[in-house]
Amino acid sequence: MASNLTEGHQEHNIEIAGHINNIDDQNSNHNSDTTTEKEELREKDMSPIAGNSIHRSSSRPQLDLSGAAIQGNFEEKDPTILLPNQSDDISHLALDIGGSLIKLVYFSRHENQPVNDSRRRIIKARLGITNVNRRSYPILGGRLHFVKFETTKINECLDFIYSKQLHRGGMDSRDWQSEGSNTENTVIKATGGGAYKFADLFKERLGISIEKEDEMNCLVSGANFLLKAIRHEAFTHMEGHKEFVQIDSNELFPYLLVNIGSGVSMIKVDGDGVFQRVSGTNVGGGTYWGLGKLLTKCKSFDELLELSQRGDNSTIDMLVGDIYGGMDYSKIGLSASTIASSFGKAISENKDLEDYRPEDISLSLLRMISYNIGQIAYLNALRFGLNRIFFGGFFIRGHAYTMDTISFAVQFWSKGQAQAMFLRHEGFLGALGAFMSYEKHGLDDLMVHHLVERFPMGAPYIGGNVHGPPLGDLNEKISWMAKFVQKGTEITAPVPMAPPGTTGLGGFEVPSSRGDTLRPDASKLNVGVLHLVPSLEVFPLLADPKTYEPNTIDLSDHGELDYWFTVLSEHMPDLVDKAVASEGGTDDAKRRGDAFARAFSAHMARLMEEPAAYGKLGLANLLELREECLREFHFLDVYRSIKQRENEASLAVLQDLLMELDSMNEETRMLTLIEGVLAANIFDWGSRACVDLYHEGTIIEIYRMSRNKMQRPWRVDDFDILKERMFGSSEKTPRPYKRALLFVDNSGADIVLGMLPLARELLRRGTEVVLVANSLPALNDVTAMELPDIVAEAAKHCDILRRAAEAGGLLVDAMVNIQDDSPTNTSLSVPLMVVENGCGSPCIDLRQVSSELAAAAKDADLVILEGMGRALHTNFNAKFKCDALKLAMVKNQRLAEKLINGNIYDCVCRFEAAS
Ligand SMILES: CC(C)(COP(=O)(O)O)[C@@H](O)C(=O)NCCC(=O)O
Ligand SMILES: [Mn+2]
Repeated sequence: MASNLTEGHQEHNIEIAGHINNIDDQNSNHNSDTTTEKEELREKDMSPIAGNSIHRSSSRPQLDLSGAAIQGNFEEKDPTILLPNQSDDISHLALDIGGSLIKLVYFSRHENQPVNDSRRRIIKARLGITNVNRRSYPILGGRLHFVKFETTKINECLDFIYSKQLHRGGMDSRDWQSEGSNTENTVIKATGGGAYKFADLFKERLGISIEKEDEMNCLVSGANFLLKAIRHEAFTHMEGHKEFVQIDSNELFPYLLVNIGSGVSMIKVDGDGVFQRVSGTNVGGGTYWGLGKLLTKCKSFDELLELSQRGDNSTIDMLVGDIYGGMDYSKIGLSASTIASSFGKAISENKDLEDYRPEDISLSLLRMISYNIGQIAYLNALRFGLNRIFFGGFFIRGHAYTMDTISFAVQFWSKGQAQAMFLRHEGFLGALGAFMSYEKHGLDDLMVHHLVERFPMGAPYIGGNVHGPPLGDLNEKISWMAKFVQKGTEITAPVPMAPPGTTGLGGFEVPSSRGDTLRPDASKLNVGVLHLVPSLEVFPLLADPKTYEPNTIDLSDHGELDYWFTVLSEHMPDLVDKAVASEGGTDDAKRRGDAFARAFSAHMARLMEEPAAYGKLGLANLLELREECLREFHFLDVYRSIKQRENEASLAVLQDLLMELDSMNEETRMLTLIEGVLAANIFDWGSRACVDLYHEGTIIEIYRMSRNKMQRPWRVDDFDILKERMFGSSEKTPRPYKRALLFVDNSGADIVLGMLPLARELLRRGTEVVLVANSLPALNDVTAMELPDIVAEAAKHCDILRRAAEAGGLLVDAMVNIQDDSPTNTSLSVPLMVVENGCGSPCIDLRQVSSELAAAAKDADLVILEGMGRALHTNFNAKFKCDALKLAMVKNQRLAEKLINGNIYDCVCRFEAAS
């Protein structure tokens, strides 16, 4: 690491650095045991890579291992294996071709190349992580995309398939990359009537065969997959209020699936592949659209739906009040506003069709059909003793009013015993089911924690109108964003849907959300792109993963939402400046910066309108969305130079700090270390208040100021409990922790002067230390990739760190720079390791962590979470199977008030014994 510091090297005399009394042996040794380690690795990796080609049936997408060869270094634990005969994409396209819409689900492989990262290799060997789990999946990671087209525009669908070459990556095409290659043997799974009707067209235009899959089968397997694998899939919708329902996959069956397409099917589902179509009705989406078209002259389903938004059905429907002179018929529980007879008023009035407003007709129709479906569904649930009814199909289209009406019917007739639930991927059940019918791509084994949903701009749409930028191409995406701003049009966020407007009394009043809040295209999807990451796991030390909720701040509270949206909006100009500067300030970077700002603002506007649009919304999701948005526009590490500068400045004063610490007795040292962590957590480029502070002093000045403010008691102060656990009491001699997981936060002083000295103390006390850092950059958080270099640099000043880092295999690469080569017995030291957490956000969701972290957690008996993101915004209320220490400085006034009844810059030191 360079030593030409900007600020730190002039500032060595930090307050706590007094006399020089370095207890660390400065003589280092990097003669580590790497030879044995490599031998071990080689031995473990001797498992044969299946030699010859394996049979591929037309419906069995499998890896073609013929000609497989190890690429690169044979000594690596997980060398890249080249599969010359494997087409890049495995199973990847399925269709549901319905009467009105074509739904398409396709899979794309991750384009990311495996990173040749020695830290990863070493940690895997050390923690005994094999790739057995991952290799059992033909799909090693990729993305599921959801796209729809109007059936009348089937040619656009075919063009789309062609433009993305989806027809060539099919099951039997081995050489799809070569232009004009043969697609004759390619078989694509499809369901819905159109699979029969358009089979010839697919053959003619794309040269591919359609393999028809049973529609009911597909609906059921699609629904089962969604309900088991997607966390925020099912929700209730009552009086405009949407609430996600956590479905325990072990208690999923039986349920009633009501699929509302052109017609309606009602299916009793008892298990995977175990179902019965118990009922249906011919009065469905097609009826609404068909009658609506005749009666209103509307040109599209969405237009008709939009009309209903401004309608008043009481002009056309006969209400109970019309019959009872404005009164309720309370004896049988009917309010005056209840519909007695849909369209009933038209009989008694001497009016023609033209005399009725199309808006009112549309609403009346919508209510008639939705209510009828809800009622029949309930009667069938009653017939089979089912409490849960899931409604799917594209008729619903996330339309608040439709859902409210259905919910009301179910609620009303069941007297609250049965519950209507809706699905975010409502329209894709069949297509997903067809996709699942490709045996065996491992998808059906995926669990909730293997799937991460992302919402890139424009991703879910292509067909019909242009709703968003074309998928994938950054340049076109940027132009699209610019175009919308020029037109002064509101950008449609990627997964918009109808507004959350309440429908008033049980869905039987006039919709309160009027047309101006409904976007021009109401057929919005509520889905993003599903990333399949089979290596993600649930953090094993969570006391109760089922009840764990990462977010402390729930943004379904509108007051909170408003506040955090304002905060994040205020951050935007500075963030964009930094992002552009991080990419050299070029014109291209400026364009990308603008596009990022627009995209993130569009997401925020979308979420402001419908907070639950992307699933349950917490602050952590919003902060992650911002990072994802930056990555979408190729800003990979905005704070890179700031992080480097602060690391260098902090490393320059580390030695003084360590000497000062070493001069203290154990108990004072522990207190000073915790103070140090809290004080150094002030270096947070995500906090508005802190960034303002940085204009007022150098890193070291701020650090000093922060340290000076560390008077106890802190706002949350469990230090005495921690001290007792560490040092014991007169009755109890403590046993040192075996392994501590330190979830580290920011670069610079935070890691170097805060967490590393704490880690060193634990190591000194015989505890193995695992530093858990982000997999991807987020704000100024330190990443797992960056940490080994920082540790190596720190190890130059400290023998404890050096020996531990060597024992943990951390210095293998970095040791090259270390001058001192006197022998050290690494076996005497407990190891210091670095693992990645699987996240790229300032917060951490412990339901989805890296396999490295999960493996490291197995022997851990202490978890330390540091920083606002990891310990306050998320996990503040998390309970662990082992002891936990949550350390953070609160750098936001509102959060301080809300969470700890305190003030900005107050500190939290929360110790919780294993639960
Ligand atoms: C983004 C953060 C969670 C990062 O905090 P950290 O985890 O680094 O302590 C935090 O800076 C934050 O909540 N910022 C937004 C609020 C504000 O600007 O006050
Ligand atoms: Mn941080």
